[in-house]
Amino acid sequence: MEFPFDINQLFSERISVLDQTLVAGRKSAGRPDLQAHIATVIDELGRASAKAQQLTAPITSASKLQTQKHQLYLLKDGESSGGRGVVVGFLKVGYKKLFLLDRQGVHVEAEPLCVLDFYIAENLQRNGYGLELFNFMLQHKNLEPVLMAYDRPSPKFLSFLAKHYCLTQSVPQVNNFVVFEGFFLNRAAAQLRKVPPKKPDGEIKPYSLMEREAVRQEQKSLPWPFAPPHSPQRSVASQWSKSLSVGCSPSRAPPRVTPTSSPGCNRNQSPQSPLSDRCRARRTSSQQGLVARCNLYSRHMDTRAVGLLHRCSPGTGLSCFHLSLHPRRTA
Ligand SMILES: CC(=O)SCCNC(=O)CCNC(=O)[C@H](O)C(C)(C)COP(=O)(O)OP(=O)(O)OC[C@H]1O[C@@H](n2cnc3c(N)ncnc32)[C@H](O)[C@@H]1OP(=O)(O)O
Repeated sequence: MEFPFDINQLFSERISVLDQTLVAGRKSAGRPDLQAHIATVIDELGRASAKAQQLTAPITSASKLQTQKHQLYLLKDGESSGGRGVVVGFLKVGYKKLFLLDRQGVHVEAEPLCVLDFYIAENLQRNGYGLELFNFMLQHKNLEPVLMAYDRPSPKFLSFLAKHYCLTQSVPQVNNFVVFEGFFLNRAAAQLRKVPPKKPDGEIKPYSLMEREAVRQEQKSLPWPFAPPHSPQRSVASQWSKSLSVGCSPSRAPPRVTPTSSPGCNRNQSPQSPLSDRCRARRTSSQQGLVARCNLYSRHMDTRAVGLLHRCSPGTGLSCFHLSLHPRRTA
C-alpha cells in the first residue's frame, strides 16, 4: 500500500506499535504534520480491511484508535517504492470484558486480549507477512494464541489460525467472539472468573430442550422489531420481548468454528472447503434479519442483551441460542 509521502520517515521500525497517542517512535512525537500522515495511513488501512471483510463501515480508524485502549501493530516494507517504503498491513488487539461459555456451558467472565482487526494488503497476502505480524504481537504480549479471543474471525483468518497455530476446535459462544479449546485451561492468563449464577436485573437461564419448543412459539409472535419483515407485528411497537431464539451472527464470519478434521496445521488445507461452506450454511437469511434487528433494538432502545448458545441441530451445522433482553436500568 503506497502513500504520497515517505513511509520510512513516519515509521522507523519494520513493525511499529501504535496506541491512542498515534505516535510511532520519537520522530513523530510533537510533529502534527507527521501525526496527520499516520492518521491517513491508519484510516486507509481501516477502509481496506473493512472492504476485504465486506463490512459496512471500518472498525479501525485513527479517531477510533485515539479513543479506545487498543494497540495497532503496523508492518511496513521499507525497501519498496524507491526506498520510501510501503505499508504491508496491520493487526489490532485490545482487552475486552467478555461473558463466555466454557466447555461445560458454564458462564465465565473473562478479559482476554482479543484480535479485533487484521489486514494484509491484497497483493501481499499469503506471503507470510500475516504470520510475521502475529508472531511479533504474541512476543510483545508474551502470550499464546490459544489464550486470546477472536472477534468474528473471517474465513481467511480462521484458515490462518488453523494453519499456523493448529487452532481448529472452538468452544461455542453466544457472542461474536471465538475462543478455542485450551482457552479455559489457563485461568490466570485468560483472566477468567465464574459469573455469579444470578444477575441483579434478571436471571440468565440455560436453554433446555424443554424450552426450545416454547421459544419457537414465542418466535412466531415476536413483537416489533423482531418480527419478520412482512408480519403484522412489525407495525406495532409492543412490550419488551422476554426471550427469543436467534441464530449466529450475520456479520463477517460465523462466531463458531465447526471442528474440522484437524489439518495438524495442514499446510494444504483449503479454507474454501468444509469450514467456510459450513460457515455460509449457518447464515440463513431469517437468522440474519433477526440478529440484525436484535442489534438495532439493543443499540437504539438502550437495552442489554444476554444470550446463551445451545446447538439445536448439531448435524446440520445450524445453531440457535436463547436470547433474553432486559431494559437497562438507569438510576
Ligand atoms: C478478528 C479479525 O480481524 S477477522 C479479519 C481478518 N482479516 C481478513 O479477513 C482480511 C483479508 N485477509 C487478510 O488480510 C490476510 O489473508 C490475513 C490477515 C487473514 C492473513 O495474512 P497473510 O499474510 O495472508 O497470512 P500468511 O501468509 O502469514 O499465512 C497464509 C495462510 O493464511 C490463510 N490465508 C491467507 N490468505 C488467504 C486467502 N486469500 N484465502 C484463504 N486463506 C488465506 C491461509 O491459511 C494461508 O495458508 P495457505 O496459503 O497455505 O492456504
